[in-house]
Amino acid sequence: MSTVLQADGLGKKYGKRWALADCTLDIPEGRIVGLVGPNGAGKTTLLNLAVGQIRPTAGSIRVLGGTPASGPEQLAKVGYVAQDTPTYAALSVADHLKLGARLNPGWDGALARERIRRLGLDPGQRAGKLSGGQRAQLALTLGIAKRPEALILDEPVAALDPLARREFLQGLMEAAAEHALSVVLSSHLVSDLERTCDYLIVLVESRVKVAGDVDELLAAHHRLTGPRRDAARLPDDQQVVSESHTDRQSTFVVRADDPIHDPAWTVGRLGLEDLVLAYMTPAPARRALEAIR
Ligand SMILES: Nc1ncnc2c1ncn2[C@@H]1O[C@H](COP(=O)(O)OP(=O)(O)OP(=O)(O)O)[C@@H](O)[C@H]1O
Repeated sequence: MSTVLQADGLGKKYGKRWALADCTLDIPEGRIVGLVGPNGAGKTTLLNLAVGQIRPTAGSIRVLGGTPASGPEQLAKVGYVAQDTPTYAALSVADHLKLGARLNPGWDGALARERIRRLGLDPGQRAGKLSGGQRAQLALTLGIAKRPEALILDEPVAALDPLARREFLQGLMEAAAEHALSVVLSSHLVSDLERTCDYLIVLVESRVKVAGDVDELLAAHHRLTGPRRDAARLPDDQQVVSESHTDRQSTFVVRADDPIHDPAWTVGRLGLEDLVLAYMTPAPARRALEAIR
């Protein structure tokens, strides 16, 4: 199967600090990939490595089989909407489309114009006078009309209100389906990704905590609630993701491929948000919480 993004031991260091470390990924093409993690987790670093804006300190990364930014062909295959959906404030919407046409060999002018018309954007309006949501839609239009095979977006909806977020993500999903695009988008809010993504990467403190097909991940994770028990007493095939305890009761989120039949546990399924939160909860905070209890 072809991969959109393949990383092997990938790392990026700034000074003495690893912004991204030991990152190994193998993401199939044709997916909408959600990259989620708290502020400073390393999301932008991973995306910048994927588009070749920065070079790895360790390991390797390939996007659609090629080295990021290795030449015009690779640049044409990958679209990038950077954080804060950058546009040129003094240029009009129409100027942006002209610029897109000049810079991108595969530019689809009809697609860009049609999308601008459908969005109700005035071609003569300067980008600096657009609302945040309109600017984000303009940046998405530029990314799609380039007709890339993969579109990478760094927190594209961070500044938008809930309605604009939904409209933006809806437009993105439609474009992905229509043009058989692979999409990778980052967010620190899992609620943004819940309806949009079918593949998930959770990045915390520079490391990939979990990555995989959303349905498979949801099927493989369970919440166990029952009489207090030490994590060390769980079977080896149940990988503890998070745990919390009261005097009498324990709650675990575990990853296990097989169904859990231990009658001591009430076994529940997790939603995507719970799953992400379980991976994001830092162990020291968990221990502190336990100490308070
Ligand atoms: N150019 C740089 N120089 C030094 N440190 C950097 C640089 N870029 C990023 N970092 C550091 O690397 C870490 C990861 O940053 P990154 O921007 O990748 O995180 P992020 O997950 O995208 O965060 P956010 O959600 O806040 O955008 C942070 O600690 C950040 O301070």
